[in-house]
Amino acid sequence: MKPTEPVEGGAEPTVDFAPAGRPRPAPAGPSTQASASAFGGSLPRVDVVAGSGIHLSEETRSLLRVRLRAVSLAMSFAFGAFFVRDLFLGGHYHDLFVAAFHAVVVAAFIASFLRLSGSRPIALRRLRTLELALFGMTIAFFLTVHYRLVQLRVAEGDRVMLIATVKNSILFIFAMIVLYGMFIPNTWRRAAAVVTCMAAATILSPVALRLFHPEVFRFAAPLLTFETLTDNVLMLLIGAGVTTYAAHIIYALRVEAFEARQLNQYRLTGELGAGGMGVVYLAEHRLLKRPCALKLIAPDRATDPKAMSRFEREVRTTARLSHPNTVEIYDYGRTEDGTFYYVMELLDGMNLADLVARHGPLPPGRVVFLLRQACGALAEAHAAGLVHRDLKPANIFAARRGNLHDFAKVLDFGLVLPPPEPGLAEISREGNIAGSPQYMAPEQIAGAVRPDARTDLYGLGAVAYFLLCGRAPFAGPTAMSVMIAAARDDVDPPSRYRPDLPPDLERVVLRCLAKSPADRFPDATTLDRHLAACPCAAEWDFERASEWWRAHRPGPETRDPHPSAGR
Ligand SMILES: Nc1ncnc2c1ncn2[C@@H]1O[C@H](COP(=O)(O)OP(=O)(O)OP(=O)(O)O)[C@@H](O)[C@H]1O
Repeated sequence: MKPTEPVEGGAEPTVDFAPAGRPRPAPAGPSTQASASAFGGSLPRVDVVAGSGIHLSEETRSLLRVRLRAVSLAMSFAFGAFFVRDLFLGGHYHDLFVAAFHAVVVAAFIASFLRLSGSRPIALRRLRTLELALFGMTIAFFLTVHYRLVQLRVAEGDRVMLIATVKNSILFIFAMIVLYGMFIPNTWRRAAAVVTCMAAATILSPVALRLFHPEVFRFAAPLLTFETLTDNVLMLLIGAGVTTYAAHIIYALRVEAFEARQLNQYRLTGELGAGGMGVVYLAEHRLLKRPCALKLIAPDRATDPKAMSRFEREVRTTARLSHPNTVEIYDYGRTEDGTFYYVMELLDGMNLADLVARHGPLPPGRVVFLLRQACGALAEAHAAGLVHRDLKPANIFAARRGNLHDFAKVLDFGLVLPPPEPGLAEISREGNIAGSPQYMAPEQIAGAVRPDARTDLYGLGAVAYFLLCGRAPFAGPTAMSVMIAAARDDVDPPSRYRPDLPPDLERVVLRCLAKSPADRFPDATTLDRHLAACPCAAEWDFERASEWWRAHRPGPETRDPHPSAGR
């Protein structure tokens, strides 16, 4: 069946009307499109949740700073000790240039230590530059000393000391390569690039010698046998290789520890979609290996600690709901930086917004079938004193459960931020209104009374309207105009957009959409009874649903479980 009007308002996220002048922060999370193995696609790996607080690069920045500080301190002492020895106790200084270079190296390490000990923040890029400068300078110094000493040994005609000098230099460079790999947090690629440069500079130094000092090269030539050359080259290359591998292991462990700290025992493996409150990820419990959906509340939605603790309470209450048509909450918690998340069962299927967006308005019997199941979920929640407050097509899933299709699952129970306060209803202290305007009951919009079970029945009526007509009951160019229309205007009868709509079902829908809660059904069970009494209720069941899904389920290669996600 095709929509008689363009489909609109289906996947409207919960909106946050910030007061004028206060820009609405961008939703958290990477913008990658959803995909999930449960739906047949290949998964992007989500290493770190953007927007969930400290990012890995942020952690790398502080770690690098600490490590560079430690390296600077250690090197200040090491180079300082050699400097004092050579200057005052009779060491290797044979020319002023090396002495001056040595002094510069010591001074640079001391300056670097002092700068890194300060409290001023330093960007990661600057730290990386400093890292390369310090290690580059050290290697350059070693090579300079090596070069001068080789010249000296040649002048003295001392081949034994020449061999010792070369071995000494190689040992120093080898130590620098290992020090770099162990101390500097790096990906293996970056570690490989830097240590290869260090090794290559040393390996290629005989070439430079041959080009610029052929007489020195001639003197050393008898020593440059295949064996001595391969000894030195292999030693440096093996050092570089082992260091790269060690850097890789250290990095992998760091990432794992970071992820574990971020989301405790959950590993994020893909993104399912983003809504007004945050991002829903495909996740896996590290030990149980059970796939699940993890919703991370956007930090900008969770700044009020009072609202958050009430929200947490509601998640706890929701977790106790056991109706099969309510999405099961497995767990909840906070990331290391305090960002709230909860974990729920992973649903296979499509939310109703996507279903209509993709396949057009639904047959009346199917609408009744889905709504009746939602009524069951609502009845249990209402009896427990929970009001959903944000019923909309995107929050009801037509899921597959075992071999049952069109198994309705109600999502996000009572999880609207901020929750109601007497006299404030859905309007927060900062002047924000939380909710989805096209599905908000007039009393929610007015904020005059505390939403109750009948508020949810209005929401369910608005969802029914959307499922039947492919459009929400009230439309408008802005969210505010939609809310004004919902509070003030009479709704167009759905039969205007859906002429074949059975009148009894239309009456039920319009009664749900009554402006005054008193004119609606008193509770979800009564609504369910009225829906069951519609003759079209007999036109859809699980068997029909299975046939429909078999015919309409896209192939794995084209499957996109949430076409509205990321819209
Ligand atoms: N348990 C789940 N299993 C599979 N997909 C889910 C699950 N929960 C949510 N999704 C999907 O993730 C996407 C984002 O969900 P979310 O609830 O954040 O969006 P929303 O309902 O549009 O926004 P809001 O936060 O405003 O209610 C949607 O496409 C939704 O269908």
